[in-house]
Amino acid sequence: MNSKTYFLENLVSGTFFGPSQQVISSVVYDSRDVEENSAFVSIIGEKQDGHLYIDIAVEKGARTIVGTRRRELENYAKAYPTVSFICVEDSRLTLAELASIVYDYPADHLYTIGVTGTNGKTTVSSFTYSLLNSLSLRTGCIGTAGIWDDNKKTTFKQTVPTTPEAPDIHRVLDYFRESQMKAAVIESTSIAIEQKRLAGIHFDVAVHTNLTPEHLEFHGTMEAYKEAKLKLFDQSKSAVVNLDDPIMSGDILNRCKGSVITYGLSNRADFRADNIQTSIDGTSFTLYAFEQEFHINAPIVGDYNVANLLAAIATCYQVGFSFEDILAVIWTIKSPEGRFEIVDHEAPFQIVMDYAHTPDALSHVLDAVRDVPHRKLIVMITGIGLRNPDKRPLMAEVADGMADEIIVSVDQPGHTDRQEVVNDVLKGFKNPYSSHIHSKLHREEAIHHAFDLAEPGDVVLLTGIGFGGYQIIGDERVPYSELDVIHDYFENGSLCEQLKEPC
Ligand SMILES: CC(=O)N[C@H]1[C@@H](OP(=O)(O)OP(=O)(O)OC[C@H]2O[C@@H](n3ccc(=O)[nH]c3=O)[C@H](O)[C@@H]2O)O[C@H](CO)[C@@H](O)[C@@H]1O[C@H](C)C(=O)N[C@@H](C)C(=O)N[C@H](CCC(=O)O)C(=O)O
Ligand SMILES: Nc1ncnc2c1ncn2[C@@H]1O[C@H](COP(=O)(O)OP(=O)(O)OP(=O)(O)O)[C@@H](O)[C@H]1O
Repeated sequence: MNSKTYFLENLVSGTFFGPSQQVISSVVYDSRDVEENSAFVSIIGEKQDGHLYIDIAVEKGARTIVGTRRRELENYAKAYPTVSFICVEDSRLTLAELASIVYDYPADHLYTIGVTGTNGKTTVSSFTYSLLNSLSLRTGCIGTAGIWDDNKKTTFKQTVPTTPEAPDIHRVLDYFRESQMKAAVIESTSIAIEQKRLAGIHFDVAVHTNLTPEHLEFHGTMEAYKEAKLKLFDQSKSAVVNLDDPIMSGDILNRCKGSVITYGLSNRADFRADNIQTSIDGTSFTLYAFEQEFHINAPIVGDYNVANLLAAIATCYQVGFSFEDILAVIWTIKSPEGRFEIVDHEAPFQIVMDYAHTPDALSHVLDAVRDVPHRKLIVMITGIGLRNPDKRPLMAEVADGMADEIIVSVDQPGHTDRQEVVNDVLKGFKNPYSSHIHSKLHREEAIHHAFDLAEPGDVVLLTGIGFGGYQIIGDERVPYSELDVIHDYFENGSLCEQLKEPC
């Protein structure tokens, strides 16, 4: 981004104090990122109030300050007469508007695809990203699996788990545009939509996967959660909608003004899958698309991934590609790391890793893994320490009776006591004291315990947040690698052997 002088009143609406024009070099929401001539937007967060960092921002060189506390901003303007202060109604909205302007509207130069839904966003984004690139439309991707340009994961820092804050999104989109890319797939979470991180982006296609309870600690009710996701469709020219989702599909169909393609197993869907035959090596199915019939073989496992693939195919069709062209590149789709990932290891049993961390996701992956031929099925499930404790017992309810051995553990403990998390999960089992239910407070121990229980011919399914590169412990992001834990077992033996403790 180049520094430019702006007449502030032309940029955003609000009440202005101090000089009417300023040079702006970047737009930031964190005082620690301020550089000479940054515009600093003060946000009142969960823990802190950004207005408290205005002095620091000015000392570090910010010359434009945005906030919502009028009296404070007016007083600051008197103290810093060369700095401009803008009082706005909604700091987050202004953050997005400013970022888009200062980066010179990069989204308008790209074909933009927003993917939302409780489960499957990363997978649908990844499938769409691989298909579009294989179709020679140079495409980038932003989401939980990282920030990818058309051929590699970039080094852009991910400060938020899935959908970055607005300035970070526009910085990436600017890079995509500068690198001559033509499209961007953006995972669009309900929290991001509610926090207006995506405000001002007029999507070409908005894609919906499904809606089940999640993030209720943030949204309060399912209705509010759904409403947040629906807003994505208000800012999109066209839509791809899962007709099998009873909660949200009808609302999208009523609300979306542009072209809508429906998909799913339902007879009424424009893109429908039937005769699904799934195995550990891949899946075949019949695709019915607008009265035409195609036979598909794809490197995916599970019916839910067929739905994800239909969403990606329909999205490419909305972008303008023909069936023939799309279907010719189906074999190139890539699943994101840790989504039904089969570990390539010389273990006498099969190891599958899966990111299921919601009850609905867990239920789908359990259905899929049970179709894999096995002697015993051993499953690790987790409760998440951060946020919504209500979800913890639901993970056990879903897993109950679905596996021969179940190991309960903890993901992202944050400040929550690990034993409390495990106890909450255990409450969801009909009989938590059953001998086939085990608990381990640390993910590493749980994985090793699952392997200790496994014998030749068994399948071990490791679910939860094993990917992303870190676990949040206290306030720290502690580096974590699922594959390292697995390799450690086979190289050095079980943790209890290593620590010389009873298993
Ligand atoms: C719950 C939530 O929305 N958290 C976001 C929020 O943090 P917060 O409210 O705790 O911020 P805060 O610490 O109170 O600080 C308030 C403001 O003061 C600023 N500050 C703070 C300290 C300082 O020294 N200087 C300074 O300027 C902060 O940058 C912030 O702008 O504002 C921060 C930036 O302004 C975000 O980075 C942060 O996202 C955190 C990282 C997060 O984990 N968010 C999760 C809940 C999230 O957004 N998840 C969704 C969904 C995931 C999924 O479904 O897959 C996602 O899109 O990733
Ligand atoms: N269409 C789907 N319906 C239900 N469950 C799904 C679906 N797709 C994937 N899952 C399950 O959800 C898990 C997470 O998938 P994915 O990462 O694609 O979802 P997500 O919505 O992006 O979640 P996150 O943002 O947390 O990564 C998968 O590992 C799988 O267990």
